[in-house]
Amino acid sequence: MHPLLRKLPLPDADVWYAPNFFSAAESDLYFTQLQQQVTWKQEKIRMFGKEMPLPRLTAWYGDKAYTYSGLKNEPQPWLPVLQQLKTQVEQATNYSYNSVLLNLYPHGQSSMGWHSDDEPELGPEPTIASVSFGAERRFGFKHRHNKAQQNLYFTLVHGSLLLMQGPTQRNWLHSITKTTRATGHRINLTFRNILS
Ligand SMILES: O=C(O)CCC(=O)C(=O)O
Ligand SMILES: [Fe+2]
Repeated sequence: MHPLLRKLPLPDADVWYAPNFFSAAESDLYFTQLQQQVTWKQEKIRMFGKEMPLPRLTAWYGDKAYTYSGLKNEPQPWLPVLQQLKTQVEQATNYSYNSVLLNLYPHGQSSMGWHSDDEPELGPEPTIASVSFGAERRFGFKHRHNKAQQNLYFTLVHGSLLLMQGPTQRNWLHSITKTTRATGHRINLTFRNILS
C-alpha cells in the first residue's frame, strides 16, 4: 500500500485514507481544471413518483455506461486531466479503473444520501478510489447490519485520497452530510472498475 495511505478504524471494512495525497499546488490546479473542463450536469431522479433534481452536479467519464441512482449514465470520453489523475491513483492503489463518477457540491446544503456502491456491475467486492478537491466536507459511514455500531465520520480534505475495498460496500453505507456552515465548492471523483 502507498506509504501515505493509512487504514481507518472501521470493523468489517477495508478503508484507507491519505489526507495529503496531492500537494497543495497540485490540488489547486486540479480543482480549477476540473471545474472548468468537466461537462457538469444537473441530473434528475424519480423519487416517490416525482422528478427531483439531484442535490449536486455530476459527470460520468470512462469506457462503459453505468446505472447510478436509477439513471443510465452514458460516458463521456476521458479528458487529459482525468487520465492524468487516474494514472496517479492507479499507481498508488495498485488497481486499474475504467470509469470515474464526478460530483460537484456547490455549497453546504449540497449532499449525498446514505448508500453503498454495490451495483452488480461493480462486482462483489468493488475497489473504489475517491479523490477530493476544494471545500472540506464530512464523510459518514453507517453499518448496514450491526445496529450497535455507531456511525463514524471523517473530514475529506483538499487533495485527499480515500480507498474503499474488500467487504466495505457490503457492510457499510456512506454519505456526504449537509452542513449549515458556509462552504465553498467541493469536487469529488470516484474511480471505479465496471465489469462487463
Ligand atoms: O463526494 C463524496 O465524497 C462521495 C461520493 C460517493 O459516495 C459516490 O460518488 O458514490
Ligand atoms: Fe458512494
